[in-house]
Formats: sequence, C-alpha cells, structure tokens
Amino acid sequence: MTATLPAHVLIFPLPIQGHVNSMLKLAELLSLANLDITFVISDFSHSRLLLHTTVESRFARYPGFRFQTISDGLPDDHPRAGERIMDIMPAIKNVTGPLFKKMMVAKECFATATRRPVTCIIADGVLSFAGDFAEEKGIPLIYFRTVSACSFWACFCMKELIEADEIPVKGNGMDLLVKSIPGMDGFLRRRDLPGFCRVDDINEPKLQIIKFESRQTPRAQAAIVNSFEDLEGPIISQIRAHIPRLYPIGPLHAHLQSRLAMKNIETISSSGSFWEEDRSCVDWLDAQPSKSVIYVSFGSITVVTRDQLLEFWYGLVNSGQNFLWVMRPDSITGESQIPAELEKGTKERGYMVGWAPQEEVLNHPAVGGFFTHSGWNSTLESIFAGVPMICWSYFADQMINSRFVSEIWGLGLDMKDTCDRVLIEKMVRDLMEVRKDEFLQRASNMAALAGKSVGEGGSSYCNLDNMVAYIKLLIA
Ligand SMILES: O=c1ccn([C@@H]2O[C@H](COP(=O)(O)OP(=O)(O)O[C@H]3O[C@H](CO)[C@@H](O)[C@H](O)[C@H]3O)[C@@H](O)[C@H]2O)c(=O)[nH]1
Ligand SMILES: C[C@H]1CC[C@@H]2C(C(=O)O)=CO[C@@H](O)[C@@H]21
Repeated sequence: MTATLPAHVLIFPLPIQGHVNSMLKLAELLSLANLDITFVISDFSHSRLLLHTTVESRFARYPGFRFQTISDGLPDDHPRAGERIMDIMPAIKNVTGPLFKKMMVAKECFATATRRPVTCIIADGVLSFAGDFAEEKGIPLIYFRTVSACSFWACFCMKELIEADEIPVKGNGMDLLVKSIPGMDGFLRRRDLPGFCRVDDINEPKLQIIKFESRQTPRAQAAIVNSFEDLEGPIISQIRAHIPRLYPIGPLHAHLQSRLAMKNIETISSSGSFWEEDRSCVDWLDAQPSKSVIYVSFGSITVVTRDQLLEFWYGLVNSGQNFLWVMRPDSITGESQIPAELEKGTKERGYMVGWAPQEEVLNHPAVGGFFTHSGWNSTLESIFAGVPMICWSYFADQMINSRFVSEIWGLGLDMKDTCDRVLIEKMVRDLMEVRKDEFLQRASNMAALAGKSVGEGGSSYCNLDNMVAYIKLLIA
C-alpha cells in the first residue's frame, strides 16, 4: 500500500509574512506536482491567513495538502515587527524547536493510512533545529533561504568578513569597499552589507545567529533560492561551490502563475496576506493615467518614526506625481493615528490603504514606479512586473538587495541611510519623469528574462522539475 503513495514533503517557514508568502507558493507548486504536503505554520500566522485570505479554498483543490499549526514561542501581543522582529529567532529555536521534535515523534512523522511518513523536510534556511532533527532521524533535508542569493552569500561569508575586520560595521568606514565576499568586490560598500552586520560588537546576537544559521546550510542535501539564473547567475555559481545541489526556482509567484496557466487551472487569488487587502486602491488606479503612479510600500515589518513619515510624505507630494501608499496600521512608532495633515495632503494626488493586493497593483498599467524597502518578495514582484524602483532599505537583506537593484541591475535608485524630503522629491521625479525611459527599458528587459525563466524550458522551470524528480527518487 505505502509503495503507491506519493512522496510527502514537510514545509516549515520562519512564520513571518515574507517567508510564509514564498513558502506557500512553493507548497502549491509541489502540490501541482502531486506531492503530499504538510505545511507547518505558527498558530499566529495561520489565524491571520484564515482571517484575510482564501487559503483554505485555494488549497482545498489539493487533497494532499495539510496545515499543521505550532507555537512561534512569542506571546500573542508581541508586535512581530520593527526592531523586535529578531525576538522570533531565539523564540523559535528554544520553544518551537523542541515542540516540533515532540510533534514529529508523537505523530510518527505525519504518517496516516493514506500518507507515508515525511519523505523530506524543506525548512527555512534559518531553522537549524529542523536540520538537527532531520539528521538525527535520517530524513533528507532541503533548506530554502527566502532572501536573495546575494544576501545569503554575504551572510555565508560573515566568518571571512569578521576575520578580515570588515565587520562589525557601524558608524565610520561605511563607504569602504568590501573585499571578503567573492564575486562582490568593486561595488559592495560596507553600508550595503546585510543589516545584521551593523553592530558594534561581533558578539551581538543578531550577527551571531545569522552567521551560524547561514553557515550550516551546506549540511542539507540540497537548497532552494527564490531567484533565477539571469538575475543572480554569478552569485548562484559562488554558492554552488559549497552547495552543489542548489535549485534557483524563482520568481516563485510568477512560477506558480505559469504552471497553473499551463495546466489550465483557474488562478484563485494566491495571496498569503496577514492583513485585509483593501481592493479600493485598484478602483483608484483604474482612474489614473498609464504609468503615472508611484506605489509606496515597505512590507510587513518596517516601522517608521513620525519624522521619517513626514519626510516621505513631503517628498512624495512635492514631486508632483500620483502615489498609492500602503501604511500598515502598526507601521508608525509612537503614533497610533495617521497625522491629520498627512491625510489631507494625500487626498490631492494620492491614495492610502492599510494593505494592498500588491502583485495586482504592481501589474496595473497605471503603476510606473515602486518606492520599496527592498524586501526580496517585493523586489522580485517588481522585477517580474517590469516596474523600476526607489529603494529605502530598513534592515536585513534589504541593504544588499537595494545595491544590486541600483548598481548591478540598473533597475532603480538607492536612497539607503538617508530620509530627506528634497532627495525623495528628486528621486521620484528622476524615476517617473527625467530618467523614466531608461529605467523602463531595463526593467522591461529584466521582466522578459524573469518570464522566460519560469516558462516551459526556462532555467527555473527546469530546476523545479529536477528538484521534484530528486524528491520523488527519495522514495524509489
Ligand atoms: O500592501 C501590501 C504589502 C506587501 N504585500 C506582500 O507582502 C510581501 C512582503 O514581502 P517582502 O517584500 O519580502 O518584505 P517583508 O514583509 O519585509 O519580508 C521579510 O522577508 C523577506 C523574505 O525573506 C525579506 O527579504 C525581507 O527583508 C523581510 O523583511 C510581498 O509578497 C508583498 O506582495 C502585500 O500583499 N500587500
Ligand atoms: C527576522 C529575520 C531573521 C532571518 C530572516 C532573514 C534572512 O536572512 O533569512 C532576513 O530578514 C528577515 O526576513 C528574517
């Protein structure tokens, strides 16, 4: 009986928005390939998905898909945003890790009469406890680091960066070029290193945690990155020297669309939003001229001060461009209310929502630019939609993503480490008017390559097929 059952993959993301989004796309892609999936998700994230998405009906189409909830180790009223987001790392290791092991043992690796025990684990690349468990039980392991290949590679090289005294990075020397990351010399400044490197002391936990988690990735039998060869080929080759079975299968959101279309399966909204999407912004966009709107969103974690908020606002209003601005209810420190003057000014040429259907917004003909925090999902969604970017990175991988967007791919402008209304006004004008054609041309070329990678015979398409074949062979 068991011999005829499909391979069973356990998928375990770090339970925060940006990670759950891409892991859910992966889960659907693997479900389309007829694999059984157990998707382990925190109670907190699961309840947000149930409240704000159609995730239940979306996955009801795949009888082999199941959610399994678990605690993320944080109290319910923890903000899970801003500076406190890093609290999730020790919580997940110390609380969720032991719970996961117990659950796997008690549930016999999720075996039932109709499901074989877990064949392999696809764990977030920062969950080393999943690697410990997989090794202990002899279960094959694939790590999926949800950030860019360039950020993963920089984190992988943290040991060498420390040995060369290039980190800790804080204060002086931010414009010095980094020399200890193979493949990045000549253009990467210390200020472009992942935000975890901005510490005073190398013993600071956030640096040590990320350094440790990144370096243990090669113990997995394989790894996934949400990227594609035409975008990050040289960096992917660097990583392959340490992890030969590396599968770049992105952009995952586009890959899923492509495979659903190929199978003539209706695309139910594939949102994994933790907030209610306010669709009124699409009606507002419908009434705007082509490529006239700059879309502004800083993702699910960024928190800004009231002063920063006002700089953004004045910069946008003074640029004279139309703007659609996502302002999460929890995204301003010290202010529970949006300042009244901000709301008034926005009415003239802007529109504001608490959360938007971002993929749809970026693909709307009225959108001509994206003012982004350079989270990796947002970056890929913008690349696929052919929308040039202004980057204001907040933390983590965003610092290096924004350098690649501006200097390597030429897809936008980087304003990291500044927040000034005059500069914002200038950058918005440059992106949307002065240098519009140049940026749109490069963005459209890269969008074509992204599309090609996830179409039949494209690099990401073939990599996914190879990965599925590898997983299926594990039960042969
Ligand atoms: O109004 C909005 C705003 C965002 N999104 C979606 O939310 C996701 C946001 O992801 P991302 O752009 O990656 O940003 P974060 O939420 O900040 O993601 C975290 O996780 C990412 C993946 O690991 C990292 O790259 C980021 O730095 C980290 O902050 C994207 O899919 C967006 O489409 C919406 O649907 N509506
Ligand atoms: C909260 C952060 C810890 C690790 C994750 C990450 C990564 O490099 O994998 C980057 O920023 C956040 O998404 C996560």
